[in-house]
Amino acid sequence: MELRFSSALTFLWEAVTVRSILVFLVVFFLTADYVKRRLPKNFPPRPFSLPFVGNILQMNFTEPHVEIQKLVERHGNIFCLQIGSLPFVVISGLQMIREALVNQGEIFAGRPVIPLLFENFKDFGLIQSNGHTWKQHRRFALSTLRNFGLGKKSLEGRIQEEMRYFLEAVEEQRGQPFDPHYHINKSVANIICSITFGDRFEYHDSRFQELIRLFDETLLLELSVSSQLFNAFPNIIRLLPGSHNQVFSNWKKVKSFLSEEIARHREDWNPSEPRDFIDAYLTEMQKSADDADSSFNQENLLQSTLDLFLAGTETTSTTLRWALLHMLLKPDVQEKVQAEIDRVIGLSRLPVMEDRANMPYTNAVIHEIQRISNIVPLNVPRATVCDTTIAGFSLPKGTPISANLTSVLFDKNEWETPYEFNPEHFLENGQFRKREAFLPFSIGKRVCLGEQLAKTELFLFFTSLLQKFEFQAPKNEKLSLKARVGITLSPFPYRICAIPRY
Ligand code: HEM
Repeated sequence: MELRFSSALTFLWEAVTVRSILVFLVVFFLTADYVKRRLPKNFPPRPFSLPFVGNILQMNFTEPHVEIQKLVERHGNIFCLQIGSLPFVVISGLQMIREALVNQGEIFAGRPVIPLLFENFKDFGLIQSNGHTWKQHRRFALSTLRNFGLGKKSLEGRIQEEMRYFLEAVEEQRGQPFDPHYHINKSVANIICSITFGDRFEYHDSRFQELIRLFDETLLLELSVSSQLFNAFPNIIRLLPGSHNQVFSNWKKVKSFLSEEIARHREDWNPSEPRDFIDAYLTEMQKSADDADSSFNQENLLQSTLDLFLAGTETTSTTLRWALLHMLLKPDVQEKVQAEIDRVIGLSRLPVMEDRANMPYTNAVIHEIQRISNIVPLNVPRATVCDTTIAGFSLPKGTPISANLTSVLFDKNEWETPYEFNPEHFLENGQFRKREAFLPFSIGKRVCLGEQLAKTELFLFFTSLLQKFEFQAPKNEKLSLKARVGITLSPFPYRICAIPRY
């Protein structure tokens, strides 16, 4: 009897102990999480968020920008979203975004550490770098792109050269249905190849095809649930299987491809005759070899080259895919663009940039495609580089910021029909009209570095395609304007028929 009593006591003690330890651990972790996620004084308000995960579960991963618009309606133009341990401040509306990115341009010019990006790219290069490295590299890249009489070809010449190959490839489809995705990707990527490597690749080159595939796959995987969880809990998710691991191995392969190209350049580099971006960079490295402050080095060269691909291929190519989709859905708009092309350019020569000034309708259509496609809906994340205040709220140095471009591109106070494709948004008395709320390239110190290049590409590709072909949807195929969420908002795969016009 005594024995039974004592073993019951032991059992009870053990049970209580295990339970107390568990209770202690839960209380400990909840308190630690509460302390970690406690917002600084006078910080923008945060909607109700759960312990550990914050607002992640409230975000709809298939359409985060739509979910954020709903939050803007409820919480106003500035609030905070807890993504795991990162408190992101979301700013919306033209005025607030201008106040932050332009009026306080220097202060909002930082980039935060996003674990998935940091794991792959550290803070090298153009997109993820900060401070001195970013300033040096941005200045260098802008002037190198601007003076692009590098080698013997001008930038426009490089794009026109690519256009000829691209139009040929489209013609080879002989009016039969095809998915334009890879054709567009390859020719847009080839323009970056021409700028960075000095030459284009043949479309059937297997190394080139693999490079394009890697970019395409990785940019979609970067917004997968597993990658987002990695951003929220890097130390735990790193140990688990999931598509974030594929992201790491893909970027490794891309870097090794670029390293080989850089090594090849070093072999026959002639500083007095730079052929491309890599040559110009090698010259810059040599010039600043004795400058202890210089950030021109091998890591930054590799990453800047990768960044030009990363930022310059997917964006333009996605916009062009949206452009063709809208033309299939709006044959009347396509016809009006073609009438303007026939009147201003004719059929006997390729379009040139000078034509744009005489083509207000086509220019308006391209702007409207960019507005409604909203391909970078929440901008590339920014961070404050020192303590500041905005709209009466205090933001400490290093606060991650998301400028909600969607809120401006679809603002009903700025656009007559925000959710309708309407080129009239950019026209006044038949002339092209600039709009302040047209922000697909963002604004401020970190505004898209390739804006001019992108605008040149979009105009030349779009007009050359519509000059030569009439685009029709294949019979009985349904087209959808629903967006696929990756690093950009892109259309779901669709097919087109390109019927030669002459
Ligand atoms: C339709 C095409 C494009 C769109 C919509 C677009 C949009 C953007 C946006 C929204 C940003 C973030 C700006 C910010 O942080 O506020 C950005 C940054 C950037 N873009 Fe583009 N972009 C396009 C094409 C290009 C092209 C062709 C290049 C190639 C040179 C390029 C290079 C860059 C770079 C290097 C950055 C980072 C700039 C920095 O951090 O200082 N982009 N772009």
